[in-house]
This record gives sequence, structure tokens and C-alpha cells, in this order.
Amino acid sequence: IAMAGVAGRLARRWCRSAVRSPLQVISFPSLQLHLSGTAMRASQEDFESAMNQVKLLKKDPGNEVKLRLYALYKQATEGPCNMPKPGVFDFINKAKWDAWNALGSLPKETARQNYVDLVSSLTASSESSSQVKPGADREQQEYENLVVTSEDGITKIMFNRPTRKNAISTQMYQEIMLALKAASKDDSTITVVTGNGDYYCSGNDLANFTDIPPGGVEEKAKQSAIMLRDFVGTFIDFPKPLVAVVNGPAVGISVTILGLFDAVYASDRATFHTPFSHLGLSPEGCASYTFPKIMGPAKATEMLIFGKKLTAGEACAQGLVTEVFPDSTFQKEVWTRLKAYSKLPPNSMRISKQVIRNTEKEKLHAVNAEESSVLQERWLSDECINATMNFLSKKAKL
Ligand SMILES: CCCCCC/C=C/C(=O)SCCNC(=O)CCNC(=O)[C@H](O)C(C)(C)COP(=O)(O)OP(=O)(O)OC[C@H]1O[C@@H](n2cnc3c(N)ncnc32)[C@H](O)[C@@H]1OP(=O)(O)O
Repeated sequence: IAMAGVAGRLARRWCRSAVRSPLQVISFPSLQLHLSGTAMRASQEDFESAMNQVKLLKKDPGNEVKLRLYALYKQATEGPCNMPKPGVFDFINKAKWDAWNALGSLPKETARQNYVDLVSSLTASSESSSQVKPGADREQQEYENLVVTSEDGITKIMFNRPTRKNAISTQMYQEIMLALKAASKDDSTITVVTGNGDYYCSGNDLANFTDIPPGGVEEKAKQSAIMLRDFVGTFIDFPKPLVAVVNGPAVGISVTILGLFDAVYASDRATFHTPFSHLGLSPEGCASYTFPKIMGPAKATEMLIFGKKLTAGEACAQGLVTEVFPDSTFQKEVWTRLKAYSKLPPNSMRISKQVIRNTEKEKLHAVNAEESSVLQERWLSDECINATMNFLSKKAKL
């Protein structure tokens, strides 16, 4: 209890100091990636103006964002972290040091640009959320690749890159993490993930690997592994019932993370495909642990190692999908059911989810870390590079 009290006081102090000065803000490091490839470079003037905007933010952006801002600010002004690591009980300074240190050798100009972009996304989101009218269907406009709405106690996060079959770009990974974090704190009881268009999601955008930072391909692989770990970690830790409404084919990481959802409803048009060996890759999203547990090791091998594509019916028979609906009535039936579920007592649902998840959380995070680190190596392999080049040069498709 005493520790919780101290932690609460520290958190409140972080929040207060974060809005006073960019030097005192704290944040997590993971957002560096999608911004590092930005072609435009922010000027010193843009940077100073962003620092001022931070002080004017109407809404506290939360500790994670503050840590990110802090780290980017330090990297942009002082370069890589070479301060001695604070002691384990110096919680605040250790969190700040960790965030800064995790930026590694990110160049000062990139950090400056990332800082400016992050502040501008915060300003945009605080402006758009302050324009939101109270009403049944509230749409938040701040995402480029998602449509996020809240209605009837359900927050819906819809992948919205239909012309790319909802492939997940680097920016989209960040947006999904932000949307999930917002949903975890909003007043909805259930969160739903779905896709716009004919696909649910075609997995990782294979063009992500063409955006190579100044540190080269090794640095890219390292950054990607950090982002992957953060991304999957957000699903592991998500506190409310999380439901996938799989409206069409699902590929790669959009399939593996289904093992971390609480229910998966699928149209009979959906398919489930994890062609990791074809791409010179290995499983992620904790599937190396959840899939054998859900469907048994032999069926998991067919999917994760041999790349067998399952129909919705097969995925349901193997326990990955909760229920399959005819495509013609899919949306109507699923949303009717979800609306009924959303009226159940929210605290009870959260607590039940926690009880179910907590027994496994540590294990899932360990699996996630291991899978991300194995993939960091795989991305540098000839097998993976050749498969990616073949797809991008239009020589190959799944
Ligand atoms: C970086 C950190 C985390 C990484 C985590 C590791 C994740 C691993 C995975 O997710 S592995 C799975 C990766 N996905 C794929 O390999 C799918 C590749 N796409 C395809 O094979 C096909 O596009 C298809 C079968 C999904 C759909 O085929 P079809 O119906 O014929 O449509 P098109 O191919 O014409 O697609 C339209 C348009 O979208 C582009 N596109 C589709 N999917 C992706 C993708 N995953 N990455 C990049 N681009 C994609 C496709 O190229 C077309 O573009 P075009 O119109 O030709 O410019």
C-alpha cells in the first residue's frame, strides 16, 4: 500500500512537471520509428515552437507520451544518452534515462523532427477531441490510417487503408497503439478491431522495410523489433474485452495477434494465413505460444511453419475463431450481439478479463520479447530480404 501511494504521488508529480517544461517531460521511446523516415527536416524554429505548444496542451497527454517527448527532446538537444544510469529506486530519473537511452544513436535532426511531429499530432488530437460534440456516435479524426468511433459503449477501431488491403504501415502500428491506449481509458465497455473494405488486413506492409534510417539495415531491424514488441505488448496488456470482427481475409501479424483477443467473430469470406516461412520470417504476436495452446502443436505447425491458409470454418473448428457468420448477415448479427454484450456490467467484465489474463501475462511478455528478438535476426537474412524484394518488385504474391 505504501508503495502504491508513492507510485501515485510520483505519477501526479510527473504529470504536473510534464506540462511545465519540455525538459521535465517523460515518455516512452517507441515512437521514434515511424517518424525517422520523414523527408522534411524540422528547423530550430519549428522545434522551439513545438516546445511552446507542449506547454499549451489542453489535455495531459499521459506519462507514456511525456516520456517520449522527454527522450526526443534530450536526443535532439544533447545527442545520445551518456549520463550514468540512475539507481533502481530513483524511479522517475530511471524511467527518463531508459527512454532517452533507448533512442540509441538516433541523429539529433531526426529526433528534432520526431519531436515536432509528435507535438503536432498531440495538438491535432487535442483540437479534434475538443471539437467532438457529445452524442451517440463520436468519431475521432486524428488518425490517418484508422477510423475510430465510439457508440453504444463500444469503441470501434477500423483499419482504413483499403487500397493496400489494410496492410499495416509503420505509422499505422503507432496509430493502433495510440487508439488502443485511448480505448483502454475511455468510457466504452468493449473494444472492437475490424477492417474497412474487402480485407480485414494483409499484415505487415512489406514496404516498411524500404525506409532505412541512417544507421543502416541493422538499425532498422533493431527499431522494428522494438516497435513490434511495443505493439504486441499493447494487446497483451489491453484491459477491457477486445473483440476482432474479421470482415475478410487476414494475413500475417493480423492473424497471430488474434490469439490475444478475447473473442473473434468472422465472416465466412475470411481466411487466416500466416505465410512466415514463405517470407523467410518466424512467428510473432505470441502465436508461437498461443497457437499451439489454442489448436494443439500439429495444427499450429501447419499454420505457422507450413503457411497453410485456413478458411473461417477451419479456424473456428481449431478454436482461433469464436463463431463464423454468413457474409450477407455478418455485420448485422455481430453488432447486435456486441451491443447486447456492451450492456453487461463493465467493471465485472474488466475484472474477469484481468483474472483470465493475469495468470499468463508474464509468460506472454517473455514470448513477445523472444519472438521480436528472433525476428530482428530474420529480417537481415537472405531468405527474408529476397522474399520482400520479390513482393515489392511484383514478382511474388501470396
Ligand atoms: C515492422 C514491424 C513488425 C513486423 C511484424 C511481422 C509481420 C509479419 C507479417 O505480417 S507477414 C505477412 C505480410 N503480408 C504479406 O506478405 C501480404 C502481401 N500481399 C499479398 O500477397 C497480396 O497483396 C494479397 C494476397 C494480400 C492481396 O492480393 P490481391 O487481392 O491480388 O490484391 P493486390 O495484391 O493487388 O493488393 C492491392 C495493393 O495493395 C498492396 N498490398 C497488399 N498487401 C500488402 C502488404 N502486406 N504490404 C505492402 N503492400 C501490400 C499490393 O501491393 C497492391 O499494391 P499496388 O496496387 O500493386 O501498388
